[in-house]
Amino acid sequence: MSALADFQNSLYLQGLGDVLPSLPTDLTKLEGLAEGVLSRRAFGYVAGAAGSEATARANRAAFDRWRIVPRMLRDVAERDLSVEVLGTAMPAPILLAPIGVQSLLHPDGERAAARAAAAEGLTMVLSTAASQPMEEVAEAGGDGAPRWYQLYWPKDRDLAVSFLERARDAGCTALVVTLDTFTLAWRPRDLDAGFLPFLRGIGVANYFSDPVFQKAVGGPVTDANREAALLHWAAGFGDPSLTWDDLIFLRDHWEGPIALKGIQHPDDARQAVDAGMDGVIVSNHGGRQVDGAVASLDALPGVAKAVGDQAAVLFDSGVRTGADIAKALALGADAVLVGRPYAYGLALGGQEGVRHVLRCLQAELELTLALAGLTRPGRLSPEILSCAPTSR
Ligand SMILES: Cc1cc2nc3c(=O)[nH]c(=O)nc-3n(C[C@H](O)[C@H](O)[C@H](O)COP(=O)(O)O)c2cc1C
Ligand SMILES: CCCCCCC(=O)C(=O)O
Repeated sequence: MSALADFQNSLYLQGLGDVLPSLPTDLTKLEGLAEGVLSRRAFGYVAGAAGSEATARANRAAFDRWRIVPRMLRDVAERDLSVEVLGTAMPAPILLAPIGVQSLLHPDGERAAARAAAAEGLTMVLSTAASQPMEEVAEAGGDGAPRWYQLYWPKDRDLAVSFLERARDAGCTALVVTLDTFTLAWRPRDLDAGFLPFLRGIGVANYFSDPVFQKAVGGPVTDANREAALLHWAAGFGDPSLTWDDLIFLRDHWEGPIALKGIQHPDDARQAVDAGMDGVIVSNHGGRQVDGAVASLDALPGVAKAVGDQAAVLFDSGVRTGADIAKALALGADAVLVGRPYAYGLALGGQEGVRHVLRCLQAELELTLALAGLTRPGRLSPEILSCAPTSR
């Protein structure tokens, strides 16, 4: 029996002794519970999305339009979820999406998420906008834990190079470059609450700890230059003038694989491949950037077709269940990134809350595959899906 089936059995066995899981195994319930333990501002920042939040809703609705058509009598006794993506061996095709400002959710912040990811052997993507410096997050995960680095490409090229060198030294083996957030979108929940974590010093740890940033603000950040440092951060966070031609700069300063996050159009995916990128991440940032943007799952098949086998295709935005992961893999993803569910796990239970989320997703994916007649994620294809009628 696999370790994941063991996890399912352990829940039933604990139930015999009236020991029930402290968090629900239906992860869609986490958001409502997290609302109960977070401040209104913190919850609004995490759960919120751009504009009317239509794209955030569309991300979920798109999953519901696809239905799995299980096949029988296919010998699914031996199952294996492992994959290799961008040179990283993964026990399951699931990564922790880069999520900044995690100390909003729990005092242990990113360090707790890193420990949970390491315990499961899953890859965490460390955010530039973390509330703890990347070196501390990497240390919490431990030597040998798989980790990638997500870059918010700042205006100051020297700062970008410094981030990349620090990420390499912290053991990050692949680079994720987020393209869809060179500036914050119109986010009404945060605007109405007058709340931006960064201006309150949450999510700027990688900047404040950086020698290039410190030089620019006249030395280490103290009470005396803190306001100036925050203004400097705000002025240089993103560079809206970047074009495809700038990607060569990243190639020159990062030796490992590079994936572009925020790809939604097949032509952009082709351009990424033509620019020598190793992967694309189909994502609309969990609906947090362009309100009215295409649901991420609806963008996936076109991007996967455009890329073919020339680069890795990863996916995020809206993943909440193992069945969602199976659908994304069937529609062309090599692996998925999970965002808010683990953030809510962190809010509700710290490191163990994140681990609960990761174990549930892996176990549910494995069971979904097996009960659908499949033993490995690589065997998933669109033939396992049917598109549900819209009026139900
Ligand atoms: C609170 C929060 C912070 C985020 N921070 C980052 C970040 O620092 N870098 C990044 O590339 N994406 C960031 N994202 C987007 C996620 O990486 C991911 O694209 C998104 O959460 C996926 O959608 P989901 O939450 O529906 O799973 C953030 C998302 C949330 C909810
Ligand atoms: C100034 C923009 C910072 C955004 C960093 C966090 C993030 O990606 C988010 O969605 O929130």
